[in-house]
This record gives sequence, C-alpha cells and structure tokens, in this order.
Amino acid sequence: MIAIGSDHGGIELKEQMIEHLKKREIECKDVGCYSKESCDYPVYAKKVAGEILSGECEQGILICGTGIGMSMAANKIKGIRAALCGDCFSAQMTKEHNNANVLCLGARVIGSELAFRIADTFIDSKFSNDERHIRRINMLEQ
Ligand SMILES: O=C(CO)[C@H](O)[C@H](O)[C@H](O)COP(=O)(O)O
Repeated sequence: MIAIGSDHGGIELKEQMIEHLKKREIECKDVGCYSKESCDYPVYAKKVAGEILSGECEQGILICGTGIGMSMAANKIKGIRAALCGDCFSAQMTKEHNNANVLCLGARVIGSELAFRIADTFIDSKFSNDERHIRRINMLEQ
C-alpha cells in the first residue's frame, strides 16, 4: 500500500497518480488534501510519514507545486527518507542507495507522464542492501 498526499498545488497530479497506480493494481491510501482550496504542505507530509512509520503503508508519495516544501517537511521526521525526483535515474538510485521511503514530486515542474514513470521506477526499485549504503543511512539516522 502506498500512502499519498498533496497540497492544493499537487492535488490534480495526485488524483491522476492514484488512477495510474490503480491500473497497475497498486492500492493508495489518500491522506489528502481533498480540495483545491489553499492548504499547508507540512500537514500532509506528516500524515504520509505517519502511515509509513505505523507500518500501515510501505512507502509514500508527496506532491506539491515544486516538491521542495514536501521534501523539506518529510525529511524533518525521524525514519523518513524523502527524495525529490525529476528523473527516473534519481528515482532508481534513491531507492537502491538511500532506501528512500517517500518520493516527492513537483506538479508545477514536471508533466504527468514523466511523474508516472518516475513513480513506477521508484516503486519497482529495491534497496541494494549493500554494506556501504547501510552505513551511510545509519549515519543519516543518527
Ligand atoms: O512548498 C512549495 C514550494 O517549494 C510548494 O510548491 C507549494 O505547493 C507552494 O509553495 C504553494 O504555493 P501557493 O502560492 O500557495 O499556491
């Protein structure tokens, strides 16, 4: 299960992403926002983080205008490793090397087709479990 959240700047792409993932038979838990009314991205970053830390969802997607606010907010939460990605290579690397558990996307930066491919790559990639990456992630956690 994927936890997904956005602010007003990302809601349209979030809805399209949920539909895209549904076609792949990947279930999403949508934590909001639920309207285009102006709202605050840290609220939704915290909600997605909560779903992951509770074990309810394995990974998350956060979408705002640039993806920057969401990644800043999510990375303040212990146990969350959020990566803002604008290309598939970064999405693959951040899973393999950083064991990222949240993908951040900028709805005002990239188009929906690229966003879908980035999300697919992120979801389909796996952590390498390599000793050097484990060591570095442990350093991050400390
Ligand atoms: O945090 C952001 C900027 O890095 C997000 O893109 C927000 O979605 C954006 O700031 C919202 O802007 P708005 O003018 O309030 O629509």
